[in-house]
Amino acid sequence: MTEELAGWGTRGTTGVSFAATLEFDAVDVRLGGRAVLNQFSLTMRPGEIVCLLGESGSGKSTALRVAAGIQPIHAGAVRINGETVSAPGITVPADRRGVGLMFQDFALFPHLTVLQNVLFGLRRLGRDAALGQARAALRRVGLGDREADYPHMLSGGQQQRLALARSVAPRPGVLLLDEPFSSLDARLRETVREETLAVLRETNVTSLIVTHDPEEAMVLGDRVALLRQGRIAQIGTAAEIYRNPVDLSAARFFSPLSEIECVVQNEQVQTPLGDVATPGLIDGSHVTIAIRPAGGARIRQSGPGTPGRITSKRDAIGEDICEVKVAGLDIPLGVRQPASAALAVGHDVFVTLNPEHVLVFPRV
Ligand SMILES: Nc1ncnc2c1ncn2[C@@H]1O[C@H](COP(=O)(O)OP(=O)(O)OP(=O)(O)O)[C@@H](O)[C@H]1O
Repeated sequence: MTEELAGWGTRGTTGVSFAATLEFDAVDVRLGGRAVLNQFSLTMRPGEIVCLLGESGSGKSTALRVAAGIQPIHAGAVRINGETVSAPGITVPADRRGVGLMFQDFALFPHLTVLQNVLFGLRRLGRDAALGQARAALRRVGLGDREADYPHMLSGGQQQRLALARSVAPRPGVLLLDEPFSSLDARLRETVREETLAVLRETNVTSLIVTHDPEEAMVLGDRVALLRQGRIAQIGTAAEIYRNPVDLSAARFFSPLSEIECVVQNEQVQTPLGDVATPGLIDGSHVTIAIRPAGGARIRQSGPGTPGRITSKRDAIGEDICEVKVAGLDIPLGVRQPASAALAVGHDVFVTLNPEHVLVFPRV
């Protein structure tokens, strides 16, 4: 079956007919004597977008380089559409895997025009087909009238869009994106992110995106994979891993937390902010209660609630970011809620917890 999508041309024109499956099967990579990927496993469905999230050094870029065929592996296998492309001693080169790459610095060729940059990836097509496909891709990203310009004549956002057009024009089965928005300023990043997501959806390419920004991962990914020391600590939809982080350090990755150490009694703990249920935990267990600034607690001018005092307040477009001193808490509680002119530093307030956004972790 062939398909025409919004002027992108027919799939299969560079040898890859459909969005591919990408599978890492217990992959080990050792570099400089240490395990950078350690039994790393991940299976992506055709057309799925997965964001790899993790601390610096957790192995995100290495996983991408493995998928690209740039980094050999020491154990396990990588399969694309069921075909082994990496195994110990075997590394099918990048240009024979049907994968596209997009890097944070965009890696545009400065001496080639906008059009020539896109044509570069379409060398295997006939001249007319390549031109048609390159121009369709440029039109799709809003650069149809810039084809004769050189990359340095484009803004940062336009360069990103050119890099995107170049990487999707050959219709790869898998697209690998390494921090694709990190060189853009915050204002531009959100718009470009939305545009990129629309293009990825339209082309239905299986996309693995590396980022260290949790919000970005949650906005973009069908699933988010949290990488820790070379293996996946948790994978799920954004909602799943935000609501049920596997442990305290996974929870800390998604937002700052106010943490209270407690001991369970009668399936609950007593905190200075009120009781919190701890179903299933036995009496005497030590737990950490973690309260997220956004949604975990609410402050109001009047009761009910635990009395506290606002010790700092910052305005973030439409939101107040407050710190509230509460008797019995060593560190002020962080609260982020819709802006209210009625709340100011020094005001006495009342704090209530929202159990849905309060997390309970057994201490290990
Ligand atoms: N060629 C190499 N030789 C030795 N160690 C390496 C080599 N390449 C990477 N590493 C190490 O492997 C670990 C993982 O690197 P990788 O670039 O995959 O991490 P990352 O999660 O992408 O980090 P960042 O977010 O900082 O880019 C790091 O500790 C890094 O120092």
